[in-house]
Amino acid sequence: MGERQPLLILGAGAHGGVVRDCVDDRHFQFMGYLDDRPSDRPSGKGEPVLGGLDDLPVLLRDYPHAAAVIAIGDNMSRRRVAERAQSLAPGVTWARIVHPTAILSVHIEIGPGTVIVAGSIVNCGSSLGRHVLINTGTIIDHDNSMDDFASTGPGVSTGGDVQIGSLSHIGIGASVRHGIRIGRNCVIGGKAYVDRDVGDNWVSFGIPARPQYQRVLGQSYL
Ligand SMILES: CC(=O)SCCNC(=O)CCNC(=O)[C@H](O)C(C)(C)COP(=O)(O)OP(=O)(O)OC[C@H]1O[C@@H](n2cnc3c(N)ncnc32)[C@H](O)[C@@H]1OP(=O)(O)O
Repeated sequence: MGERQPLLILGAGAHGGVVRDCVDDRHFQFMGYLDDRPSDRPSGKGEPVLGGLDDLPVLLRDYPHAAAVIAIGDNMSRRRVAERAQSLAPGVTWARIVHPTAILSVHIEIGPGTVIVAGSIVNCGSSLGRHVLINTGTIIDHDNSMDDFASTGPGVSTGGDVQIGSLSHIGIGASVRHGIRIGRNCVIGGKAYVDRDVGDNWVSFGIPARPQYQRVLGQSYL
């Protein structure tokens, strides 16, 4: 076994515990969480919260080979933390975290900071941007692209050649027909079936999914 890379998880809430479960301890040496809010911590894990985000530069100075990953489900919040971390520690290395049960084609691209949770499948020719979140049991079929900070809820499935814009969330259990384009900053509601393209900033749901209202950047959806 090669040397394990020290790893910090930014975000110690419930999703922090999920991301911790995805970490393959053969490749990473989990150091602990960073979180600015002491109450927002995973229960019963017995693993340390080392401090807040402001402590990142000192930790990276002491452990120069360490990588970090952000465990925040909300897309815009994840982007804000990424930007803050980047300004505090410009050289930060973002880890790609893939649960050992995920099935990934070798012909895909995964951006830094992206997390793929247990039981997910990503098929050939697909490309996941930076800090994308693929939640439990998602199927991303062939030749998809998901831009930076996009996410899926559990149990999402997409057909081939689907494009999902940055910061967009595909809600729990939704399906997206092959060939569909979903714009930036969209939310597809739980259980929707998307059979038409969706423009930027739309919340869309139903079977078939139809645009319901426009959302502003950062509007909550979880
Ligand atoms: C591990 C994890 O937990 S990851 C997170 C998983 N969770 C998700 O993915 C959830 C994503 N969010 C959703 O699906 C939300 O329902 C949204 C964002 C689409 C809509 O949220 P809101 O705008 O707050 O809608 P709100 O809950 O007020 O509902 C408004 C109406 O739309 C209906 N509605 C909301 N979502 C849906 C949906 N997905 N399908 C059908 N109808 C819906 C509601 O029933 C309600 O109808 P009513 O007025 O007749 O009572």
